Amino acid sequence: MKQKSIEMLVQGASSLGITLEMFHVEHFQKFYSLLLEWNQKMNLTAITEEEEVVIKHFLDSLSVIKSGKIKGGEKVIDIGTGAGFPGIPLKIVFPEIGLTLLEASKKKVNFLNFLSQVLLFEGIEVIHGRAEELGKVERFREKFDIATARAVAPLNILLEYAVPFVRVGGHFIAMKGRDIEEVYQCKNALEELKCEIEDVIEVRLPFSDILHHLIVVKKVDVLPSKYPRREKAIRTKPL
Ligand SMILES: C[S@@+](CC[C@H](N)C(=O)[O-])C[C@H]1O[C@@H](n2cnc3c(N)ncnc32)[C@H](O)[C@@H]1O
Repeated sequence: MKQKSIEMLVQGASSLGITLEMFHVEHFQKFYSLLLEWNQKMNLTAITEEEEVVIKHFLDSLSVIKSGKIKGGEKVIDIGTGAGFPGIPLKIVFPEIGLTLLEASKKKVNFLNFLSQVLLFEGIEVIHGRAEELGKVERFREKFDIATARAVAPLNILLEYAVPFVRVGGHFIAMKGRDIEEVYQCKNALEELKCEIEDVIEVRLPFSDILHHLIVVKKVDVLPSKYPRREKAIRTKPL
């Protein structure tokens, strides 16, 4: 990566309250070069220009820290992680989190496995599967402190995918764009899924005028076993 992009990464992270050391930067550089390399043979990301990747993938992923819920040591699941967003940037900065990357596409899972080996991560597992199925499996059900998701489904559906993974008292952090109308359309889902919106945090991406929101959802009670009910994922466009 060029010096300017590295400076943007370091300064942008600093504006989010994160101090990046040289080894963090090297991890991001390796991530970027593998992303580009694998993107030539499969569709991992439409964003490839260096500074854009820094802002829209790396810094956007790191903005999850604004939720105040990730401090290190938590068990985190990133649902529909794609090429590893927001999970991998968070793992680079907080190596002590236990990270599960859940992804429905086998090709992307292959990339994530390779990436994890190259970056020599410990405490990471890559799972190939669908959230609506794995949320019912004992090994995953209500076992995580935090679930994250970016650009996977509308919030009412996403709640049904994510909340089964979260322990009572834990949080689901949904990364959403400028428009958060969907927050007002998920009252029933919140009630049925035994959770409540604890916070809605506006994030302005560094070096841009892009506004995003973190929807911080707290799980307040054990979920009835019928959830998740859906059997098919509904995809949305990337942010
Ligand atoms: C638009 S991409 C976003 C990827 C990544 N989170 C990001 O922001 O760059 C959505 C990803 O979610 C995955 N996905 C969609 N529905 C899913 C489900 N029900 N369970 C697991 N993965 C799912 C897709 O395969 C795809 O890789």
